[in-house]
Amino acid sequence: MAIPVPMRQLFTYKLPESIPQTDIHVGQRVVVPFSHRTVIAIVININQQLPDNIDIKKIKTIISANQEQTQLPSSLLALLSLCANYYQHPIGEVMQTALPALLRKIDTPSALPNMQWFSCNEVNQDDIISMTKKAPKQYQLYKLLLQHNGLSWSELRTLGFSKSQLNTLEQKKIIVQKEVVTPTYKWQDGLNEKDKLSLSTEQAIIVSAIDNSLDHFSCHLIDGVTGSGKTEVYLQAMEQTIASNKQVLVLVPEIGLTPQTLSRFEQRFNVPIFLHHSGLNDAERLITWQQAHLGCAAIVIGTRSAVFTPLQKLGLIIIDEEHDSSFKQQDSFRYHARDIAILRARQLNIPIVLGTATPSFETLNNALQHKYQHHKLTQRAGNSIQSKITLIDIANQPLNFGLAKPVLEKMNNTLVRGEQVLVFLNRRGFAPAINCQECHWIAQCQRCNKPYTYHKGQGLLICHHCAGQKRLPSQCPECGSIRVTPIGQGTEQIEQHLQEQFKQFSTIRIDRDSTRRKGELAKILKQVTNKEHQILVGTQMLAKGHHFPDVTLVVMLDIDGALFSYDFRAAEHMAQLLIQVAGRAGRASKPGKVLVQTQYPQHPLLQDLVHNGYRHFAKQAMLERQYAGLPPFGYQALIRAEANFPSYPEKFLRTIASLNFEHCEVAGPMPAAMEKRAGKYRFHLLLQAKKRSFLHQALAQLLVNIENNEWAKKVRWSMDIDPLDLSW
Ligand SMILES: Nc1ncnc2c1ncn2[C@@H]1O[C@H](COP(=O)(O)OP(=O)(O)OP(=O)(O)O)[C@@H](O)[C@H]1O
Ligand SMILES: [Zn+2]
Repeated sequence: MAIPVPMRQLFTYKLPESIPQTDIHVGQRVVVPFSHRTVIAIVININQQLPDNIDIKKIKTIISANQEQTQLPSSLLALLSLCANYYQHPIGEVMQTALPALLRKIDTPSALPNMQWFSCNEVNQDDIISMTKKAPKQYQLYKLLLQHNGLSWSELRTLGFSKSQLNTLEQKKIIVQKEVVTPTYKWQDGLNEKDKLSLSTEQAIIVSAIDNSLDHFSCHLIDGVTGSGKTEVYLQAMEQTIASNKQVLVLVPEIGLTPQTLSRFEQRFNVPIFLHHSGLNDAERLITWQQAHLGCAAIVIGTRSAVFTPLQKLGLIIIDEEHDSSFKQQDSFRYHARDIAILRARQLNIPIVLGTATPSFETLNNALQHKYQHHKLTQRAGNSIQSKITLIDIANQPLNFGLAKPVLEKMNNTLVRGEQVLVFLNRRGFAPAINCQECHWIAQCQRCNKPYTYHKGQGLLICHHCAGQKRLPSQCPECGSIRVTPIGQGTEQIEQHLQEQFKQFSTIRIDRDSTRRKGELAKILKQVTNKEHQILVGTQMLAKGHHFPDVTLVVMLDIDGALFSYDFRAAEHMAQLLIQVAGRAGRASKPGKVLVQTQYPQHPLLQDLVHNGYRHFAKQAMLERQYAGLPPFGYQALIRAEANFPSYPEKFLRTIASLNFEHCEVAGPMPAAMEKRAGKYRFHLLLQAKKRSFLHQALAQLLVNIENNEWAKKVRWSMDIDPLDLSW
């Protein structure tokens, strides 16, 4: 039995007489007593005989067994066991990750929650004409529903429609709501040939390579510049799989599922599409899980944890923006969804497609070694061309609220031409710190020893590390002065200044703060596409695969921090971000420009990226990694430990560091870059080996030691295999 507790073992239970043995299956959810609680466990093995080392008197009895169709299929169980092994994570917790929240609860709903579906009624011509004239948005919604056998509320919300639009159409009897489960019909009939684009030669070669590999495992990297039409390749590559009634799993970055992307899938495939992302509630996610499990969902589009969705007849996996770090879970079970997806494809003997303009070095290295099929898209699709990047030296010129004069001029010219401008700054809030101008006191979070970020809209100081909050003080608590002022700039401040500077245009901010409400991001993105706003200010949320045809100028502010980071991956991540953000400019027929403000225009990284492009930069940077034996040419595991006293984690890690690992280098213990967070002192120990097997041997040795390590009980420790972010 796998039980959701942090212990790396399985547990044995016996069946009560009330449950016949035929009612219990591998993969089933059962309720069992554990310690003083009752928990949901998953059956991993069924043994007729008790193992020798277990005393029958000590075995507890299963309380009840769930009979609804939520059994984990054996292939998924096998995958999860592999993951537990690879990430050295407690099996019970790994299994939990694969269950939707509602199935982790003891009292699961006896019946599945109902999904609201909407479809069209017969409508008379007058109603349609009046809609096209008076309510274009309602007409859009009507047209969309007309194309489909039924769309769910979660899909419509993700597409940026509102409940009130639906209600209005329902009242007018133009659409109806039903509660049917997924329609069953041949998916082949749902392929829409009409809207297919005719592919470029480069695109066509990739689609046929994928088509030719549908019956076996193969990993395809689509290494295509921004705007080269990767999505069109995914869509056409999916056709055969769907036509043969097999399922497709599409993984996208955290907020990468834009209304535009979804509507392209909707338009092309009139088949059941189910979603899994943070904008959905627990019931909606359970429905997706269930429909995928039953084989009723033709396409599942989801973020990281969707990689664990049970899919009865999975035929193809697609990972969009494969380099995106949101595929890596950064706490508890620290898995990488891309790596697990590859494992899953291999296990099921099906192809997997990774697409990006800026491949991660791990992926690029595999492609260069011919482990993956490396496909390139070197040109932008249609008649669009790559935008030119220009570095703006700001070391010796005055800035107007953070923007150089030539930048403001270019912005103005662009806006006057009726085009849109995107301003990127990767720092939300109004200002990253506030200080006293007289005594130089800085408002710091005591629990993290880091400055508070000032959020003007809320009138609060918020710690971005522990989420701690405080009112903005009216006076300096040290000297009583009232000259307490913000230092530095965040998106909120830039937004305010741009609103003042360009009064005749509308500015909108897109960051985690402005899009907190469900459906808000979809709404804003739709407004941008409809040109209701001309200036977009935002964080990296704006980098992820968006396609705004009228954005012709991209301005990037304050990117210099990453040029001097001690994290060896900082350059890679910075290059990816820069190219992705730059890639939002000039994606349609109008040419685009990218202006990057920097204090260090001569910096070799910037020079290389601007003049030679990402691929050249990556090859150079990978040579350096190879020379130093760093990933992807070496394998790492990071052991983190934290406690209320700094000596505890350090002593704990010291005992680990003193173990004699063979073929494995050990660095540390060292204080984490964020040495204190939420009141806890944090230390790191880094293990590195030339071969993965050496690293895993060392980890096994380490786990045995930890079992009897006194210090282990005094700290919170965790293990991160293939860590992506060493600063955390
Ligand atoms: N063969 C084609 N002919 C004409 N237009 C195309 C073709 N393929 C794609 N396009 C158009 O090019 C635009 C960009 O395509 P898409 O968004 O798929 O690019 P991408 O490679 O995913 O970009 P990014 O990496 O920046 O997300 C879209 O508007 C798409 O409709
Ligand atoms: Zn804090």
